[in-house]
Amino acid sequence: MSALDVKGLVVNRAGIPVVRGIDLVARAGEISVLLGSNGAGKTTLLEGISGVIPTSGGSVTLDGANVTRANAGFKARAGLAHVEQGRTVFAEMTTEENLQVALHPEARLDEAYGLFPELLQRRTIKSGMLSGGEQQMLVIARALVGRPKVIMIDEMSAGLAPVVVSRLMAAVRKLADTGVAVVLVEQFAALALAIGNRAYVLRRGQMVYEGECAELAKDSARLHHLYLGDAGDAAA
Ligand SMILES: Nc1ncnc2c1ncn2[C@@H]1O[C@H](COP(=O)(O)OP(=O)(O)OP(=O)(O)O)[C@@H](O)[C@H]1O
Repeated sequence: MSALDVKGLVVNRAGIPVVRGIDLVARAGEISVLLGSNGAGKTTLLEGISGVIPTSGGSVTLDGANVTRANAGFKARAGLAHVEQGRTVFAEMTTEENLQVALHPEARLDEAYGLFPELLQRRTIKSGMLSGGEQQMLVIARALVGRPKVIMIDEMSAGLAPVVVSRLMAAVRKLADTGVAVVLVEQFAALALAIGNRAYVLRRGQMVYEGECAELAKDSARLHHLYLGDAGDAAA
């Protein structure tokens, strides 16, 4: 059984379908990588799955339970964590206070510090003073200490230096290896495919590829075509 099973999902914005007929699974211990060009609908899809915006069709099943109609708070408590774009830390609180806010009764702060030792060194610092990379680590760690079954991470690499991005990619792999199911929306396709298991490519609101990350990583021409469609062929 998949930790997350999305079937035929439709999500509208301003009454217009932005993503349509989406199937996606995330399994415990695996990373499902979701790729696609700007405006393809990746963020909209994650927001529909987590309940930030309502869905207009299809189903979302979390650990075997149909949560399609549940609100975002219910889904979060049921084990679906959504790390949204923008690294929203509680800026006036310390790193550790940010983690304590989300701490599940059975989880320990050591789990966060084990994944990101950088945060242990910064534990007493106001999180608004952290670097962009450290803030990204903090929002992922904050999701982790909530003991989720699934973590969806949206564009964690945006605006970060390559060395920091590589550090985050390694941590996300380690996170999945603990048994969490990860959905990773990422602009750096090659890096994401290198750590991922299942790959998905969204184009103009529809899924145009589902397969193994290792297969897609080997075929950059295909990836290019999947991103851009016929327009990509014309431009090539
Ligand atoms: N609040 C909104 N109201 C109306 N349309 C929106 C809204 N947010 C996004 N859209 C539109 O929905 C489509 C998909 O946007 P979305 O942000 O989901 O794509 P994305 O794949 O995440 O892109 P990016 O990589 O640029 O973040 C775009 O055409 C966008 O203009």
